[in-house]
Amino acid sequence: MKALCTNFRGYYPQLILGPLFKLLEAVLELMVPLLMANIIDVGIAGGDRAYVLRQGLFLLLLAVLGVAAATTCQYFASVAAFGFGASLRRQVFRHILSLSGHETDAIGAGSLITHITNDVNQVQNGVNMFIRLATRAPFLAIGSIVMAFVLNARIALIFLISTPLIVLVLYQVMKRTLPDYARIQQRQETLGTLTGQNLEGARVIRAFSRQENEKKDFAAASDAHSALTIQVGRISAALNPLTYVIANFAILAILWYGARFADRGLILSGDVFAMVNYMTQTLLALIVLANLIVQFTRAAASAKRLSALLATESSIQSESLPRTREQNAFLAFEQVDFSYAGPAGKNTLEGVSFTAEQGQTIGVIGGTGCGKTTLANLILRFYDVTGGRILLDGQDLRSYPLEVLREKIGYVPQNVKLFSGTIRSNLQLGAPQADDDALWAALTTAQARDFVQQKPEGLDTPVEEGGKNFSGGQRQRLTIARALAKRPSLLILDDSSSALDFATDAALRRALKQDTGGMTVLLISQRASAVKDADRILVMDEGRLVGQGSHEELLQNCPVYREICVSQKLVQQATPESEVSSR
Ligand SMILES: Nc1ncnc2c1ncn2[C@@H]1O[C@H](COP(=O)(O)OP(=O)(O)OP(=O)(O)O)[C@@H](O)[C@H]1O
Repeated sequence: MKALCTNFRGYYPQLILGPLFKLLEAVLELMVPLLMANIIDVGIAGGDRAYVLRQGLFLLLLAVLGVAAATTCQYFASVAAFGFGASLRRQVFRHILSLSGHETDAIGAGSLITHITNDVNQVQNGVNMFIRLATRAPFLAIGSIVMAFVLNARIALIFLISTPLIVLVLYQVMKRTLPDYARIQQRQETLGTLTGQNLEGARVIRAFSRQENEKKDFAAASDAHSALTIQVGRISAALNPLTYVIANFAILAILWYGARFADRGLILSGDVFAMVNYMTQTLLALIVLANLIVQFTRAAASAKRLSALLATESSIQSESLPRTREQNAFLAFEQVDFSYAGPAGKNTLEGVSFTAEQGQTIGVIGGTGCGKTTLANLILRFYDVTGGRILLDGQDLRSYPLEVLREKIGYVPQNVKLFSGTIRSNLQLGAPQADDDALWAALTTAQARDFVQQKPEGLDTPVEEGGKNFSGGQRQRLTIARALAKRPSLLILDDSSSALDFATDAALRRALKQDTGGMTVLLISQRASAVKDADRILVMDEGRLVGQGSHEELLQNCPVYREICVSQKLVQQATPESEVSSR
């Protein structure tokens, strides 16, 4: 909670002044029944028009002051709540970005989105409500009872019976509904995740004619959500009639005893009127208080979830090992083991060792799910190795400041991601200083120059969300250009030419070889034709390195590689001795 509270910084005056203005409004409200009583008892009973007029004007003044106080409070509440909310949202966003793959995998993207939207909104509303109502509602409820006692202690005893009864009803309703609010929130989260998945995969769903199934799944989740909401609504709906019945019986009792006491001259009729007003005020204040508790309970649940998220530390810490420099290859994997579930889980990579010298192109090939992308994930320290170590430039990855490490690496992920903005803003993502010449050079190497040149706005061509206004191949080439623009020492291309035709793919590989100079390139692919020209090829199979060497060497001595080449018709089915390469 402490982490959340830091976001109140800068809003302390509003947090104090807001409730004070609301209290002022409540005091003014408590005065109204008294003034009305005076108008009835003195002005109307005595036929004193001037008195009625004066008191009427005074009531008007109270109303104006009340509105001014309420508006001022509302202003302070909005400034503090929305300021707090914006600051909290930024804090949560920064924190999510700092988490490693382990944590984001465990929490899940849908849940993270709910945290930053729904949970932050709930807490923000809680703060708003707190400033506006947390002092006013109890003050009005207690103040009304006190005022009733001031007017007539015997009749005020009715308040002591009716108020606990109203509180009991509110308590029973809340006891039944509060746990359901948490479940409604969870079901809302499920709906959000389903909606997100459907929107993201809309084309796949259509292509596989899965609309009906998806509709059914969504309808089931939506029905479950609305059934629970209706159930809660039904119970809550009992709140008003029940509490009003109690309050109305109390008003009947006030009028009954008030009339009898007034006949005996023990109370003035205006005071009876005031007591009826105080009863109504007590009831309304208690209902507001009940709603407030519901709101606070939801805000507290959200605050707890946000606190837990903010307390989650990234398992990847910058410079977690002391820096030592060793004479070594530019990139070295030494007996690397890795498991997505942590050291206790089943290994995804096992005993992987290889080296890459500066300027070399290393191909990585293997069947789907054999751990190729995992290699890239480890080099970028999205995850840490669970055994062995990885060295870059003679230094264990864990001894680098994370920004320095990632500065050295240009990464082209398997799932192409472009951001809304322009081509220029996308290319400058890792190289904000890169000028137009550097950007065009990167586009040229990435085989993207032609289609960008054809756009009337060139580098300033808008990129829509996710790059959806570009084809798959164009997006892939822009992502490669983005990685090249930062002129990294190590370029990782993860299946980055899968959407390119063979001619463009070949041109891209030629250009990469010519233009990247001293850059080390890790070329991950499932296509043997994409890696066969690499200086060295690593062959992966079920998390293990089952071969490394040149295309020819591997054809001779690595059955897995040969099988891949044969299956892709790069070589004919043959024994190693009689093999004929297509080159
Ligand atoms: N975030 C993750 N959490 C748990 N398991 C994962 C995660 N990412 C990948 N895996 C598992 O690790 C194994 C290796 O996955 P990886 O993505 O490295 O394979 P790959 O060789 O790149 O496959 P492809 O060529 O299909 O992209 C797979 O069995 C996969 O299910």
